[in-house]
Amino acid sequence: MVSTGTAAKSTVFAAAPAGSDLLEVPCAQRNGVLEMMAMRRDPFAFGDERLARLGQVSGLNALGVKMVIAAGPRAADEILMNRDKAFANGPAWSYFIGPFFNRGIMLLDFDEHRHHRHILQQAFTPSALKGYMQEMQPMIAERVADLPTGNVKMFEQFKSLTLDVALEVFLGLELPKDQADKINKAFIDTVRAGVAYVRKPVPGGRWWKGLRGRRVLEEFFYDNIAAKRARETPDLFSVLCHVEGDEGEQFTDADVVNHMIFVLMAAHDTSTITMTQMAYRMAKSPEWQRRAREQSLELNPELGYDDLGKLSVLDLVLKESLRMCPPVPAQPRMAVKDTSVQGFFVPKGSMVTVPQMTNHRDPEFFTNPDMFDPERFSAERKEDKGHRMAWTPFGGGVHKCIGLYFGQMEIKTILHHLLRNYEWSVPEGYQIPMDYSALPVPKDKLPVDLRRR
Ligand code: HEM
Repeated sequence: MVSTGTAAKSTVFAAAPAGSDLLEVPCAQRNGVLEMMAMRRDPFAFGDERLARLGQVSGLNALGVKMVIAAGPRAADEILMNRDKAFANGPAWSYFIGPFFNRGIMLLDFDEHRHHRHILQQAFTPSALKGYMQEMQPMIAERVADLPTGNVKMFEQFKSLTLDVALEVFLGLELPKDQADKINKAFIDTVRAGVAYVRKPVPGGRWWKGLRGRRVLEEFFYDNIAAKRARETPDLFSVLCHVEGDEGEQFTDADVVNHMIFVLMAAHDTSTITMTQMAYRMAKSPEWQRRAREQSLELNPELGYDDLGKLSVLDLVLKESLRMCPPVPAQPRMAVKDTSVQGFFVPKGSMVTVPQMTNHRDPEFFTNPDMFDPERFSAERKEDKGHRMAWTPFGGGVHKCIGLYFGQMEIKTILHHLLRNYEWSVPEGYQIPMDYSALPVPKDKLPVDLRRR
């Protein structure tokens, strides 16, 4: 077997089949649980240290999981494009979020995934997006105009705003505050449960709260489904109740509930995290805030669907923020047969991870990767185009984010209103303290000084 030059500092993940010329994945000698904790504490340092010590493809064994971390866009291409169907989403994502996001589209695979995605796609066509934009525009304008000023925790504001947008645009329901709060809490609990260390329903623990949250959400959607089936309205919930496949087949009630719970989750935190990062970066770099505001002021307060393309400065800031802090920091897959990645043997049953956070800082594609430099996405530099998997905040392959246009539309609309009406700043030298234990969120909720213009 060919071994890697790092053998002295590592063990081997799995022996490659006799007679094959596949490499063996080097594995850290340190206890896998400690490795996993280090990864959550500081994924940047963890990724750098692994790359330096073990190379681009390395393994770890922790909590009964055998995981291969395959860095670099070439490995991402092999895994996400999945040409020989060696990698599955369901068994990998289920490990983290299975009981809470059961049968969400991202957890389906192969033919079944294709079938559901084909139907779901109809809820994200340009004409559907235009409809959602019309629905959300007035409420975003109103909500942004009502923001408090002074010391404001932007993460909290964005989170509650995106939840309200989601409830209106996806559910078409105006919920009383106590019910909206209940749904919000149920979401937070379901999302947080996925990264619980204790993966058993111990009362009061994260896992237990996640299961309770899922029950609250299911009950809520089942209670409303009959009314949605009875009448067509322009929201996602209604669209899912009425869309048909090529043979006229419809989603069952259970499909609708599972997809709604998943899509709401997928839309909510990802957009909140992105806006928080954009607000942070524009507070630290007032010149970018000024340039983005200038473009927003040239447009009408009410942003039209066709105006989105005119916010080119905001677009650069969005792309760079997604590069520096991808809201979904890694994409796990399960090897469903013996396979290989970049010439390394990967046995059936291994979890294989594409670490976007590490890939987005690859100096082969991004100059000074730790520097906030939105111009790297300009037409002249196009650093993201060096490889089709160099910049993948929305993933790649058949599971690529179905809401990427919706998400960008919502984010740009909210920031357009924010830029037109406010200025904001953070104290000199402020660095956002991040918690990477689940999705990357600021521990301090990003307090800024928000002033009306
Ligand atoms: C900036 C915001 C967003 C980011 C960064 C993001 C990121 C991602 C990523 C990385 C994946 C792929 C995961 C994988 O392959 O394992 C994904 C999938 C998905 N996203 Fe997003 N997302 C965002 C917003 C949204 C929004 C707004 C929606 C819904 C309106 C949405 C719905 C979905 C769905 C349904 C999937 C699963 C698709 C499939 O498996 O076929 N996302 N997202």
